[in-house]
Amino acid sequence: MDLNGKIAVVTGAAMGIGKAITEILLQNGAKVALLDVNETAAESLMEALNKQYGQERTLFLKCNVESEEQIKAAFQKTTETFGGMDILCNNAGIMNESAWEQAVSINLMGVIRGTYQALEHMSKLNGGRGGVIINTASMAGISPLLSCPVYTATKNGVVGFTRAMAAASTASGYGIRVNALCPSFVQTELLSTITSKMGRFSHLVDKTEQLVEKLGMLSVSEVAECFLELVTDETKNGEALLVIPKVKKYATFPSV
Ligand SMILES: NC(=O)c1ccc[n+]([C@@H]2O[C@H](COP(=O)([O-])OP(=O)(O)OC[C@H]3O[C@@H](n4cnc5c(N)ncnc54)[C@H](O)[C@@H]3O)[C@@H](O)[C@H]2O)c1
Ligand SMILES: CCCCC/C=C\C=C\[C@H](O)C/C=C\C/C=C\CCCC(=O)O
Repeated sequence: MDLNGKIAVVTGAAMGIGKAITEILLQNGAKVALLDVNETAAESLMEALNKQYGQERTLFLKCNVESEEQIKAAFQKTTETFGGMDILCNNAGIMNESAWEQAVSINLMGVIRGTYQALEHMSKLNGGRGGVIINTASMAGISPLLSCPVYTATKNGVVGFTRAMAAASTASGYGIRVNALCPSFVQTELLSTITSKMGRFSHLVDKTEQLVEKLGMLSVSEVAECFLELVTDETKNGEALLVIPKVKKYATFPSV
């Protein structure tokens, strides 16, 4: 898929991995609608992006992925402004084992809300052009992270939803590929103040830090490069791409 002139939506775009994904899309010629709850971070990012890429290539829309109404309105505005939707990255996510119901609502339900609303604009059955949806899962969607059982559950849910949606899309003729991005630890705000966010599992912080030492830390740009591969390689559908420092590997699952 050639990204030049394509229209993309990225949730959780103001910081971290979403910001790097937004930048790589812009570098490759796409227009991007940035959706986020953090207006302050988004506004300073928009100022920088507008200087570099021009005002007509980006759009910030305040949107909480916990709200179906806000997602619906943001996708509608994107379509009206840019003339359609070709790429969605469901990226917004949190790690907070204390606020675990909110983590399920953002990390898993937010991906489902985003995907279902995107079908209205992207599916060839609804007059859309087709395209690709990339869901930011995590390595925890494939291997359990002991200090974060709910985070692990949400990311396993994202991987399962991605694989089933890809099969449903193919069988239904939506014309949309659906893939999951599964990075190991990435240097972002999500990894800050982790002890308090681990809640009842805060005693496992040392073991988690040992895992970080064992696996190493990715940069957001390494993750964005792998996102680009999942978007542009038209042979990839229903894939979960595991990204660890110096390792990039498509996950395999048992078939019965
Ligand atoms: N950092 C890591 O180690 C790591 C590893 C693998 C996967 N991930 C996943 O990558 C994604 C991005 O994480 P990150 O590390 O860049 O985090 P981050 O905290 O740096 O950025 C997350 C962004 O999402 C936004 N956001 C949070 N809740 C939102 C909501 N309800 N609606 C809309 N926007 C919301 C935040 O405002 C922020 O801009 C998440 O899904 C996360 O689970 C992170
Ligand atoms: C010191 C900071 C650690 C904070 C951890 C909190 C959230 C991390 C979220 C990432 O998405 C997790 C990414 C990768 C780890 C997942 C699984 C580890 C499995 C390790 C193994 O099998 O050996």
